[in-house]
This record gives sequence, C-alpha cells and structure tokens, in this order.
Amino acid sequence: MQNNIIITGAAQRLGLHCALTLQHAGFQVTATYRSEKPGLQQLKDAGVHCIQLDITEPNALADFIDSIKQQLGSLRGLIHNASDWKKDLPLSDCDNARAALAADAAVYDAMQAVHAKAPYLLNRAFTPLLQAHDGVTDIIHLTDFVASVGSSKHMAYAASKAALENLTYSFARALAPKVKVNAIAPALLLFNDHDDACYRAKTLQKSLLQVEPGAAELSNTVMYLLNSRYITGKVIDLDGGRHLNLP
Ligand SMILES: NC(=O)C1=CN([C@@H]2O[C@H](COP(=O)(O)OP(=O)(O)OC[C@H]3O[C@@H](n4cnc5c(N)ncnc54)[C@H](OP(=O)(O)O)[C@@H]3O)[C@@H](O)[C@H]2O)C=CC1
Ligand SMILES: Nc1nc2c(c(=O)[nH]1)N=C([C@H](O)[C@@H](O)CO)CN2
Repeated sequence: MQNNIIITGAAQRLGLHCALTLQHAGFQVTATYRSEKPGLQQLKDAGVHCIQLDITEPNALADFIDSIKQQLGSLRGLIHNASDWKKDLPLSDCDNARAALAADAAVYDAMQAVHAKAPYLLNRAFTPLLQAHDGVTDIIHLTDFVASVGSSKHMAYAASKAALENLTYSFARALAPKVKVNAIAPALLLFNDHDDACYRAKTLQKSLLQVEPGAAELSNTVMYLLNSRYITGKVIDLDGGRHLNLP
C-alpha cells in the first residue's frame, strides 16, 4: 500500500527532522524546499523525494500539483511546515504614506501567502488524493502559540498563523470522516543559530518548563497525530506551559 506524505519547507530544522523521521518510519516522503540547504543531501540519502518549490509562486504551485497528481495515486498525509518568520517593519516616520503602506502591505501579504493561502490551495487540490488513500489520512498545519495571543513584533506573522489555525477547523469539518485535520502550535522549539545569549535566556524564561526541546518534540507529535484514530479539529500546543506563565 502506498504511504505517501508531503511536507513543505523541509530542507532544514524542524521540517528536515520530521521528514527524516517519517521516512525512517516507513512512509514515502516528498519534501518541498525553496532554497538549497545542506539538509537536502540527508533527505536524498534517506530516499526522500525532494522537489524545489516556492509555495507562494502560483505557476510553480500549479506545476507541483499537476506533477504530484500524475505521480501519486493517493496521499497518506500533507504537512504544512513551510514558513517565514518575518518581523513587522518599524513604524514609518516619513511623510510618504504610499511608500510606507506598500512596505507594510508587502510583509502582510507575504505572511498570508505562505501561512494561509498556500495551505488552503494545497489542501483543496490534494483532497481527492487524501480521499483515495486506503484508510484514514491526515492534514497537519504548523501554526504557532502566538496565533492565540498575538505578537507585538510579529503581528502579520501571528495573524497569518491564526488564519491557518482557523483553516484547521474548517477543513476538519469539511473532510471528515476520511481526513483528520489538526494543527500543532509550538512556542519555542528550536533557536536559530543567530539568536544571542540574551535572547535565548529571555525566551526560555517565557515558559514554565524553561527548556529548548528541539526538533524531536515536533516529530514525535506528528507521529502521535498520524497514529491517532480519534483526533481532528484540534490545536496541539507545544509551549512548555507558556500559556500559564502569567505575571
Ligand atoms: N522553530 C521554532 O521554535 C518554532 C517554529 N514554529 C513553526 O514550525 C515550522 C518549522 O519551524 P522552523 O523549522 O524553525 O522553520 P524555518 O524558518 O527554519 O524553516 C522554514 C522553511 O520554510 C521554507 N519557506 C519559507 N517560505 C517558503 C515559501 N514561500 N515556499 C517554500 N518554502 C518556504 C524556508 O525556506 P528558505 O530556507 O528558502 O527560506 C525554510 O526552509 C514553521 O511553520 C514555524 O512557523 C512555530 C513556533 C516555534
Ligand atoms: N518559520 C519560523 N517560525 C518561527 C520560528 C522560526 O525559527 N522559524 N521561531 C519562533 C520562535 O522560536 C518563537 O516561538 C520563540 O521566540 C517562532 N516561529
């Protein structure tokens, strides 16, 4: 039986770990990536099918969907991991309102495009493949803790992750009982190499457990959802108790 899983943005970090975990668990993983990363070789060595794709580029997305529909008869899972963690721009003090608006709109549109529009389009395009699989199937959205509480420095990012969270509920309702649709909402899982000691200390303090759990925390949760027969329309919080770390 075919056990095809697609994961987007999987050439590095959490997506890379998840793609390798799934491949080693016996799934046949197709990983999309936007730009070449060292992790690509690990994916290829493990037998993962790697496809270059900017999910916000309409023509490339259409070609990708056509190609997958020609190659795969069914899909066991679709994991929306691709993401850009863009900060909001500093408030503009220039008199040129038009330029400031254009700059802010570019950030907002980019966040909606990668985190909400692309998952919406891919879910709808691949619904027939998910329904063709022999057995229950899964869609998993990677959202974020800040989707539920907002962010003072990543407003557009948080709003787009909130949109993706809401799409979780809509697709869960629309695609049941064949397809389970869930979200995973992490707070800190994995620092970036450029994060300095001060940022790391401040961020660790935000959760009750005060640890950086690493990529396995996400991969384990993905496997848990794939193995569940009775979870859909849920947001699984991976936040170390941050939601309770109140002043
Ligand atoms: N790391 C953490 O602690 C947390 C992560 N998350 C979420 O978990 C997921 C994985 O996180 P993480 O591994 O840190 O993410 P990264 O930012 O390290 O990687 C995301 C990947 O998505 C790719 N990507 C970005 N834009 C596009 C696009 N338009 N088309 C295709 N691919 C794209 C990037 O490609 P490129 O390299 O070319 O830019 C990158 O490889 C994300 O959804 C993130 O929002 C949420 C909370 C905390
Ligand atoms: N695409 C990404 N999204 C997020 C990242 C990241 O590195 N890439 N990192 C975070 C932070 O870890 C945050 O949760 C804690 O400061 C959020 N989203």
